[in-house]
This record gives sequence, C-alpha cells and structure tokens, in this order.
Amino acid sequence: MIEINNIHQTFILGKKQNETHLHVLNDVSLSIKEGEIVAITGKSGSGKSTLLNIIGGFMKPTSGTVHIGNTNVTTFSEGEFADYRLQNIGFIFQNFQLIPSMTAFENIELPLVLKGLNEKERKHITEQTLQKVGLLDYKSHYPSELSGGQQQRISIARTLVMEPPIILADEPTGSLDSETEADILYLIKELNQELGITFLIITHDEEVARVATKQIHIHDGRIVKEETIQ
Ligand SMILES: Nc1ncnc2c1ncn2[C@@H]1O[C@H](COP(=O)(O)OP(=O)(O)OP(=O)(O)O)[C@@H](O)[C@H]1O
Repeated sequence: MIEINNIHQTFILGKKQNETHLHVLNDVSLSIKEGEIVAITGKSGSGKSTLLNIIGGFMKPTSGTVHIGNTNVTTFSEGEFADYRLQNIGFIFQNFQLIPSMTAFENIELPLVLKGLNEKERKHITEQTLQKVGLLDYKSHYPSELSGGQQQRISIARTLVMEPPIILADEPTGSLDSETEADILYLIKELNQELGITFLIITHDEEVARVATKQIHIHDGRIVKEETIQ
C-alpha cells in the first residue's frame, strides 16, 4: 500500500560558503501493507517526524520516492498533495489540534463542511462517529471541558469522518497518562480491525509499539531494525 524507496533527506544549514549538510534520512526503504499498524521508534532527532512529513506530503525528500497504491506521490505539487491528503490520509497529533472555540461536534463536523456536505448528512455522520469513539454524550463540550483522552478521541473522530484508508499519527498518546493511553491504543486497534485502516505511528513508547503489527526502529536516519509481529 505504501512503498518507500531509497529516501534521503539532507538539510542545508548556515550561510552560503559556510554551509553544513545535515543528513537526516539515509537510504530509507520500507514497505507497508494495507491493514498494518506500523510503529516507528527511535530516539529524539533520529528522523521519525521527517519521514512522516515526507509520507504525508509536507516535505519533499532530497531523493527517493514514496508510492501510495500505484501513485508516486513524491511528484505531486503542494496543491496536488493537499487534495490527495484530504481524500486519502488522516492525521492524529500529540496535542490534538482541536479548535478551542468549537464544540466537540463542530470540530468533528468541520472537514465535512469543507467537503461541502449538507447539514443533514453532516449531522448524521458526525453523530455516528461520536458514537463510534464513545463520546456522543459530550458533543456539546468544548475541548477545554474534555480530558486529554477525550480530546484525542475527538481528534480521531475528526479524522475518521473523511474515511481515510491511512492514518499517520505523531506521538498520539504522548501527552496522556498510561490508563488513558491504553484506551486510545485499544481504539486504534479497533479501528484497524473493524475498518481496515492502516496506521503509521511515531512513538517513543514501548506500549504503543506493542499494538503494532510491524515495528521499525530508526537510528541516525537509518532503519536498523524491522520486525513483523504475528
Ligand atoms: N526543516 C528542517 N531544517 C533543518 N533541520 C531539520 C529540519 N527538520 C528537522 N531537522 C533536523 O533533523 C533531525 C531529525 O528531526 P526529526 O524531527 O525528524 O526527529 P525525530 O526523530 O522526530 O525527533 P523527536 O522524537 O524529538 O520528535 C533533527 O536533528 C532536526 O533538528
């Protein structure tokens, strides 16, 4: 489903004549099958977010390709990638990125407004999704009136309404306590099994890596370990 071939990423730092080259990803190749939960681990600065940013189209690699299905997404312009992302890739962030002035319902509904669905369709999908993440009773709450775990559920619901086949998650449980983390991991596993969503999760955390069907370990911009879990 996702084929990453020989990705190199080099950042040029400093002024001309005096520049240094920072090689952040070195020849990274990786194959992700539909329905996998892939955990990418590695210490701070090892290149995990850079890899996720390349797959999500927020950054162009210095060289190498990313194919999603049969599409070579590395050839996309920024605008083409934005359209492609909307239809194909969901995102979950460590800090939830909910809009504070909107209720849980309105946050989840927002992508459907942008998609142009009418009010009745939006209400139906939003309430169904609130139900799926177990928060229908909290639909009128603002993010500040929700716990961290509840906010992460709302942010997952906001992604789910677009029915993405792939979700990229950057430390999705990084700001949660261990009990709430376990709940969110259970939800991720459920969505993976029930809806077949492929997850790519960056994490520092061994617990997160435990729900994965594949673990990738990056060290200094190289994949040093790849393990498929049965
Ligand atoms: N746009 C950029 N310009 C220059 N250097 C960058 C840029 N983005 C990232 N880097 C550098 O690339 C290296 C890898 O960063 P990256 O964010 O991918 O690491 P990470 O493994 O995700 O770390 P963390 O776990 O702390 O988030 C770091 O040394 C970082 O400073």
